Amino acid sequence: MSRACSRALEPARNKARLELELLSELELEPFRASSNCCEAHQKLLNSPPGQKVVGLEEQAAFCRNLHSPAPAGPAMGNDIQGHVDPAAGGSHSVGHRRDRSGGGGGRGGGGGWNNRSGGWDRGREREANPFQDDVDTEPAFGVQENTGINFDAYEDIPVETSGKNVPPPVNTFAEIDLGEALNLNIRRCKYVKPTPVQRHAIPISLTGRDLMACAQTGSGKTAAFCFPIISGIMTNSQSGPRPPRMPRMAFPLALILSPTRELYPTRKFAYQTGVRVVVAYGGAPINLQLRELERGVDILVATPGRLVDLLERARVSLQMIKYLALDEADRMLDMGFEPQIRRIVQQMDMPPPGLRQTLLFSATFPKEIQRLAADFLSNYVFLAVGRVGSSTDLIVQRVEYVLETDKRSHLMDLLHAQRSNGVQAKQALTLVFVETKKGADSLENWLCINGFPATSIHGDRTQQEREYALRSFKSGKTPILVATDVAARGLDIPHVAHVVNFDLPNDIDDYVHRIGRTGRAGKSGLATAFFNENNSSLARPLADLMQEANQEVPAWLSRFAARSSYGRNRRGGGSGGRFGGRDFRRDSSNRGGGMDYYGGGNNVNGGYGAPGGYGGGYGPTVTSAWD
Ligand SMILES: Nc1ncnc2c1ncn2[C@@H]1O[C@H](COP(=O)(O)OP(=O)(O)OP(=O)(O)O)[C@@H](O)[C@H]1O
Repeated sequence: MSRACSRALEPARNKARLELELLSELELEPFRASSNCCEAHQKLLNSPPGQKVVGLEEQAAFCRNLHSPAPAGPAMGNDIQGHVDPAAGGSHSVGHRRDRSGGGGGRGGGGGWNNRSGGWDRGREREANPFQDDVDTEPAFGVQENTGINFDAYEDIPVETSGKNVPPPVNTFAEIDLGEALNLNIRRCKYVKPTPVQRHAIPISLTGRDLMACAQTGSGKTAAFCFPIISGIMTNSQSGPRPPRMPRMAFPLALILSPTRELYPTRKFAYQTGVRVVVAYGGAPINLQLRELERGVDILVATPGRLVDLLERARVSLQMIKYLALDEADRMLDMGFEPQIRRIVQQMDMPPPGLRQTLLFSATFPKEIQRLAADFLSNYVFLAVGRVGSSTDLIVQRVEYVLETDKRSHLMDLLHAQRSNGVQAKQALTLVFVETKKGADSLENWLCINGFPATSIHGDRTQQEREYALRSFKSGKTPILVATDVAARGLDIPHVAHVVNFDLPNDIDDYVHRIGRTGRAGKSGLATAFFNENNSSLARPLADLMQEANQEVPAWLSRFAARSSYGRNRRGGGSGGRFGGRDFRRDSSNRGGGMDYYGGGNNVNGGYGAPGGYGGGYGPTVTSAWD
């Protein structure tokens, strides 16, 4: 075999090596020993440079599909092969107390709060430690340090609230009584100080107020709605009516709806608080989730499609719901999800606004969606929080004019440059967004063949394949992840240094969420977009967005922007637009109800002066990529 041929095989060997390493990391040794197809990996790896290895790669790929998935995700606590997944938290520890001290007996004695039928045997189950699985964190109870958030910038963060009698923000977690067990988890997470959205949202939520909150990507919104819910359940667990006795029906107290399946942190936050979290999402076996539910549930975290399925099977009742949170709320209420959400929230047995607390969070909140969302809220506070570091300049945004036909070679140039600059070090990860699933597969293969270990994630991948890909990416084994929009929201992967929009999305809000996969928690990041004539409709909102974020707008993009009509991607308000949005109730056209409807605004830090922001022109939009 020629040297060139042998060189050509190198990517395949590299891939096999990576897969083997990952398999062993995931402790799938027993499978490997007994599986012929896994031997393909080994043979491929061991094959001498001149030897023909045709077929082995395919076999190895087959093996990967068969055995790869790490039992890492939620609801996989005790998987069908009997693996116990430390991250899954499918079980609960013995003898929790639901009070604020964190230990001792549970509500309703031996059974779970919502499981009077006795399926949840706390005496036999141990709560898995979700902190063990953290690739990126030090062992629990280590010396506290922040995770890179620029605390000095906190004072400058522009914050705006509106609504009646808005509770004041706090500066520290110590100022809020969240309960000992939850405080311990906050320390385990190494959160030293609340982020700006947490400073404002947590005290508002703790007073029981409904909240519509808009804060930038990576700014800590998940904890902002999870902490008050967990704390509320810990505090009030003994009071209130008991759920009816209905065998096999779960009665959660809190429902967190999210469009993405990456829903891990809630379990971490609830660890050893006695609050039981069950995660249910499409793409994973429903039977496991049903079993989990039968053991009892306080907080149900679900994707809408899977929840509708559970409701239709009469395995979940929403009649005890005290807290409803919508993560990525704008996405949840857009045309793809809205009917499902309305069905869940308005047409089942969930208590109406006023009798439950509703918390809506997103990084983008177009006015049309705010208007829809108002149906779900009662006397709510609107909160808009700017980016940690006072502007989006934590993410350096670059737009390059690249013809369709040149995209691959351009990407290759970028990656080579990154590599020679040392950016492709173990933990500097690159996320490449493409438009189609086929495009994702093909780019992944092309990158691998060209010596850049890559993996991919898109809507045709099973949940297990997605988890495998994410683990491989997160661990740095394949430091390039090619993804469709399924990875645009909610994914919290530290060390994503570079987001490349190989194909730009059609909607500017999707762009915002995509680039928000870097520059998280106060870290800096780089976002590069490949722009050409096909993206003309995005020129104007993109140029506006970059300007808002103090980014350099190339002259050619400004020219495109000037040419393009102000269409559906327009960010309303013209000048002075900003991240974080603006309460639609403050627009004069919405003041029909006078000051009863609009409770007045409060520009906390004076950072927002001009009108504008997200708003006008939220176009027809995407359906769920997940369910
Ligand atoms: N108080 C805090 N101190 C330090 N790190 C924090 C704090 N709160 C959250 N983080 C970390 O910041 C990162 C981003 O948080 P999170 O995923 O909640 O952001 P988000 O606002 O929901 O982003 P997105 O809109 O993209 O989903 C996470 O890694 C989280 O652990």
